[in-house]
Amino acid sequence: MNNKHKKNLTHFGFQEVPKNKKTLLVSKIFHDIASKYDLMNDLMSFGIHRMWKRCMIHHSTVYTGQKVLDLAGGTGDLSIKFSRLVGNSGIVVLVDINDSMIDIGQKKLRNLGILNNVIYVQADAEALPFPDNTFDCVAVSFGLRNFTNKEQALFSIHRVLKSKGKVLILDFGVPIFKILNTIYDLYSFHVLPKIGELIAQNANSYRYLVESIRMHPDQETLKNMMMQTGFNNVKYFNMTCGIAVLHCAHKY
Ligand SMILES: C[S@@+](CC[C@H](N)C(=O)[O-])C[C@H]1O[C@@H](n2cnc3c(N)ncnc32)[C@H](O)[C@@H]1O
Repeated sequence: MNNKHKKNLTHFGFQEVPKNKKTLLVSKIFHDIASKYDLMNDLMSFGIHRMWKRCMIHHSTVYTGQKVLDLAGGTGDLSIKFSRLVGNSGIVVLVDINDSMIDIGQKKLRNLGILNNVIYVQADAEALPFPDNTFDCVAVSFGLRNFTNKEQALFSIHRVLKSKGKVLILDFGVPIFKILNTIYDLYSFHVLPKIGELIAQNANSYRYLVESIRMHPDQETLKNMMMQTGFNNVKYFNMTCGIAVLHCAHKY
């Protein structure tokens, strides 16, 4: 395969696909699993994703009156929590590329009585439709690994953050103990697709999710990518022995 052709490819799980097809393929995955997404999250992580998200919210230090972007916000778990923190004088913008995920999120928030301070925008993280310096905080939970061009998305986040604003990225990492890696691999490649088949009648989508975790940059690589984008004070916190990682940084 020549270099020019290789340059136009990116990974979609363990497959290589043309860069201009990945966003559509990812979108299809989330259309297919949207209705079971919340249930599957609880089952697959034994509910631990809730603790990881709580920890992310704690690190955000978001307060009343602020503007927050919940990027790749999906079914709105973070938006629920941010809406309570920013209150009626603040605003949360949930952005996702996938309308099925947004619909489910919007219904969930409405059922909780959250009507006034969350807005929903269907857009691509790599080309955010907001002016420069708009948000006090941008949070991305379990979204970054699905983006086609992560560097582009990081630049886009940097652009829309206000000066002194904070970015938080929660995603899967590389477990810090080798033995844990082996157990985690067995669980991910053999058990998760079976749960996906049983509950969501969709083993392939869950196979993609597992593969995309393995293709995601490790803790240090993502930290370097964020520094290269121009973020300052980049730190990360391993959670559950590095199965999940929270990266935090500022724009100065
Ligand atoms: C694993 S879900 C995470 C949802 C939510 N943030 C959470 O933590 O539960 C990933 C989300 O990223 C969205 N997504 C994927 N690629 C995107 C892109 N390029 N721009 C915006 N959202 C994207 C998907 O539609 C999906 O809703």
